[in-house]
Amino acid sequence: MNIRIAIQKSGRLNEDSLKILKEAGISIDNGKDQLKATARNFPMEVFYLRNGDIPQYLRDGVVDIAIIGENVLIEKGEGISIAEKLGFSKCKVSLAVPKSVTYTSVQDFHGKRIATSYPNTVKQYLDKHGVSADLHIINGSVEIAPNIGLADGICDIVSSGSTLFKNGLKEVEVMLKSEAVLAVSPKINDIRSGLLKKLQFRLQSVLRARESKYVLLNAPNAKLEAILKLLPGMRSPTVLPLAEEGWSSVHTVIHKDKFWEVIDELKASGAEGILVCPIEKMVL
Ligand SMILES: Nc1ncnc2c1ncn2[C@@H]1O[C@H](COP(=O)(O)OP(=O)(O)OP(=O)(O)O)[C@@H](O)[C@H]1O
Ligand SMILES: O=P(O)(O)OC[C@H]1O[C@H](OP(=O)(O)OP(=O)(O)O)[C@H](O)[C@@H]1O
Ligand SMILES: [Mg+2]
Repeated sequence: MNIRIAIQKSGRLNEDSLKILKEAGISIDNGKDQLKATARNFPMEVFYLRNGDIPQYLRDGVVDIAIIGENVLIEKGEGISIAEKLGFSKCKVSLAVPKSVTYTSVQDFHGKRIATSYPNTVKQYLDKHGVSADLHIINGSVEIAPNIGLADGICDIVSSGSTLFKNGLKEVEVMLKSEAVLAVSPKINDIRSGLLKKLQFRLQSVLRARESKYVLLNAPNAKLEAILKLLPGMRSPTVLPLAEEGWSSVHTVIHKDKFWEVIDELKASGAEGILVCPIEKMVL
C-alpha cells in the first residue's frame, strides 16, 4: 500500500516541496504536465494539485497527506491536523490600508470594504474584535483593489512587503504567521499512518540538519578549555590531537545562527583554521 501525498502543482511551494522529499531520500520522476507520479524508492504516490484545492482532498481522504501553506489550512482546513512544520515559504497574512490613511486600530475597519482571498480568516479576526466589515472576495492581485476603488483595505499574504509597497499600501495588522506544513487527512488508515511515521522521521533529520553546521577548528591546548566553553555541541565536542605538539582539532555540531554569534569570540580565544560544513542528515 502506498501513502498518497499532495503537493502544489506549480507555484511557490512546488520546488521546495520536491526538494525536501528528495533530501528525505525519496526520488520522484517529475515529468512536465504530469499530475500523478510514483516514488521510485518509497511506497508513495504523488498528486500535483492546486494548493487551494488540497484541504478538500485531505478531508475526503482522496490523499493521505499534503505539503501545504498553513495559512490555507487556517482558512479552509477544518479537521485537518499538522504533523510537521517544514520551515519554508514563511509569510504572514495581514490587513493593509493605503499609506495615506491614518490608522489607529482594527476598529477602523468597521463598515469598510476589505478585498481578500481569505474571507474566513478575516471574518474570524474581525469577529474576535467585534468589527463588522464588507468582505469582497477576489482570487488574486488583491493589492490592487484599493487603487481601483474596489475596497478600502485588503487582507493578503505579506512576505518581503514589496507588493504592498509597490501598491502604496501599509501593513496595519498581522493576523497570522504561516509556513509550509505537512498536513494529514482525518481519514488516513493505520498502514498509511505507519508510512507517515517513517516519512516524518526522515523529514525531521533533514530539518534538523538544515538548522545545523559541522564546525572544525584548530586550537592550542592551553586555550582549549575556553574554546570548548563557547561551543555547545550535540553531546560534547570531539577533541583530537594534531600532528603538531601542543595543538588539538575540535569538531562539533552547532546551530547555524549560533555560529555567527560565537565566531569572533572563538578567534579571540585562539581558534584557527575554522571550517564550517553543511550537514546532510542529522539523526538523533
Ligand atoms: N510571497 C510569499 N512568500 C512566502 N510564501 C508565500 C508567498 N506567497 C504565498 N506564499 C505561501 O505559498 C503558498 C502558495 O502560494 P502560491 O501563490 O504559489 O499559490 P496560490 O496561488 O495561493 O495557490 P494555488 O496552488 O491554489 O494556485 C501560499 O498559500 C502561502 O502559504
Ligand atoms: O510581500 P511580498 O514579498 O511582496 O509577497 C506577497 C505577495 O506574494 C503573493 O503573491 P504571488 O507572487 O504568489 O502572486 P499570486 O497573487 O499570483 O499568487 C501574495 O499574494 C502577495 O501578493
Ligand atoms: Mg500567490
